[in-house]
Amino acid sequence: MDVKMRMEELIHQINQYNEAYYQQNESLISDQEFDALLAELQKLEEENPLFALPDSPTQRVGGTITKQFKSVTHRFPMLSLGNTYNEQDLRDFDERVAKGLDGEAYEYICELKFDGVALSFWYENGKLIKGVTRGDGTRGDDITNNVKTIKDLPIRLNSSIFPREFELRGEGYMPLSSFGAINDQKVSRGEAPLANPRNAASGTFKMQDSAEVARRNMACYIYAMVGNENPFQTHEESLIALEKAQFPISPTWRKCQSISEVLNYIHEWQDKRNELPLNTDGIVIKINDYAQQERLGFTAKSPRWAIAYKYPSEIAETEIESISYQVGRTGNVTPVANLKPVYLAGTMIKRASVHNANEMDRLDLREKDFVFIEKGGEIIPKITSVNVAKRQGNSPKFQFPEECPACGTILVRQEGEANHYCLNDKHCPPQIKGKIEHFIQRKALNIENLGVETIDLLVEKGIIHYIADLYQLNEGHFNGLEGFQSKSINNILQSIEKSKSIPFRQVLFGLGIRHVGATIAEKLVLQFHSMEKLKLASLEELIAVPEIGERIAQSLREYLDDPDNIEQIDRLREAGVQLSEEIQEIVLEGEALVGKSFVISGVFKNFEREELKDKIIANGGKVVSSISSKLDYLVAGENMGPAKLEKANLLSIKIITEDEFLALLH
Ligand SMILES: NC(=O)c1ccc[n+]([C@@H]2O[C@H](COP(=O)([O-])OP(=O)(O)OC[C@H]3O[C@@H](n4cnc5c(N)ncnc54)[C@H](O)[C@@H]3O)[C@@H](O)[C@H]2O)c1
Ligand SMILES: [Zn+2]
Repeated sequence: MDVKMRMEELIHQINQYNEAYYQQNESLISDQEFDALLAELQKLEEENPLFALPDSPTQRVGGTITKQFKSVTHRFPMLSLGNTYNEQDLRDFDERVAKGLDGEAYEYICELKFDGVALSFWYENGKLIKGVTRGDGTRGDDITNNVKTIKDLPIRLNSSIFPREFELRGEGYMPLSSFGAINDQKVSRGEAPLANPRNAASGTFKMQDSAEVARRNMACYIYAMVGNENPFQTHEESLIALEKAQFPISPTWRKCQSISEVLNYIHEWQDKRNELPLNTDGIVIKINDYAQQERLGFTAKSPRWAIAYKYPSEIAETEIESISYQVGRTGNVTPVANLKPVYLAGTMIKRASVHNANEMDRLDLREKDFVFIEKGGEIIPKITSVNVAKRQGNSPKFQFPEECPACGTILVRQEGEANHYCLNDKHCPPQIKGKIEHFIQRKALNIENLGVETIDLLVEKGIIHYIADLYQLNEGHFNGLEGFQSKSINNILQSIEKSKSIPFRQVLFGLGIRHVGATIAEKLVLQFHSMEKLKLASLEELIAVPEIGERIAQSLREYLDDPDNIEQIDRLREAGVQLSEEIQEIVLEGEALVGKSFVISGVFKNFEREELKDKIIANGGKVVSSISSKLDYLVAGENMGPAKLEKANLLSIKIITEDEFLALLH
């Protein structure tokens, strides 16, 4: 795959995970997998700065503000932390620090990395006046009322050493005891349990009802003080003073004189951290001296004077009860192990994915085996190995079925493929449903208001079968179906109508042709522009398209040579769905701005902000959202924010007017 495409794909994936994580409080993959994707993107951007997008997830904090709360602009941005899972990176970090400080002596403070949500606490005249979430790092949600339910957090200070105005940063969390109690209650009421304490904390702090937040016994640990008149010289001094003033400071921190002392700390806490009253996912290493912190500075997203080390994911052992086989949209059959429930990293696990027959063979899974499972995603973990020592005698091996568990068709495994497939794609119920679900998703035809249950129902009743059937739906089809008011029917029909203007590339992706993902669909449209031309493309012509290999080309040809598929495509055309589109690759207007980065602020005479952005990109430049020492230019319009101006001046960034910007182009 070409680098640019891989970068786009990564950005797309990461954005989706971020959205689920920060907006829905849901983890679709493990943090470790997520961090690996982000690290890959970061590396590619460093190697290919021309392709690096201004709003890349490597350049900004992942969260957002919500509409439910008043938003507050942070006086000091709330950043993220660089992280790593390996010790060598810590040694490299240490070397960078040593270099950055020109051989001056330095100390570290190690703390545990508490797994909750970042909060900012504003104090004025000895009183807590605000509690704010991190949000997008620049602005957060004002959740003062919820923050005030934290019992350990002093609302009034009786100490005179703190300045009139200051801010504390800390982690709000749900103690494991509250998490357990809430879940016991939920389960006994037949409700779904909360997935894990982190996501629960993030959801709870954003509740509208503070009384409910109070019932959940939330807690916090303070881990930093910020402000213009910080009376302390070091982080250590601030921790000691805050503790004296009754702030909740975890007693687990330690001062370390060298990176090897840091590594000792990491090893010591590896297991011991499981005895703490909250989840932790690693440790944070910070330079102790504030003046040195300042000299090391920040990147767009995180401080250069701190780094997080994250412990690799946790493992649990349990017994297999059975294996179920699930049929996917393309007919692929996936084995899923049903497990004796076990607690793993704060979640009760009942099922684990085994991926495919190869994986079953590799694990040599036998009935009643004890297996080790690891958190892949928060949703479904994976089996990593079998505890062979516990195997009894010669228990029978699990056999991959020969027939489709849904429709009974003999399964096929093509050469070079790991998966078994049910080829009865037109009549196997899970495939029919899966194809329609794929077609309506946001990245495809974006048909809102039509949920999975509705599709299941419509398919089961024989009302729809092919995707094109959606465009024949009318109110009458819902007659006699339970739970549909005319308003909801109307909404469904309207979003189906709206999908007729979705561009062809999304339609092509929505058809669900095997191996044709969103990016490949776009490449195809770029080359062929319409379904008519695509239909005429030979295998060789398809393979000639960048990124399209033999496997994809063959799968396309197979799909397009099937008269049934062509009939459905014709029906889509008749319904008015887009089957052609003119798109062109971005062509640079000029190269005057190559390698230069810009922040845009304020209002402009000649441009809308978006136009200015486009202009910069069209001339090879990069637009970033926040000011760092690496920034080349701040383009200042009317009414630009004073905070930005101040920061740019502080970092001696070149500030240019709109006219000066235009002059750069020539
Ligand atoms: N699984 C997913 O789908 C998914 C999606 C998005 C993000 N994530 C995870 O979220 C994290 C990214 O979020 P992030 O930007 O908040 O970075 P981060 O959580 O790795 O690090 C920054 C945060 O650490 C917290 N922290 C805890 N203890 C601290 C201490 N002692 N000192 C200072 N800070 C401390 C603070 O809240 C701070 O905001 C990554 O670890 C990533 O794995 C996962
Ligand atoms: Zn089948």
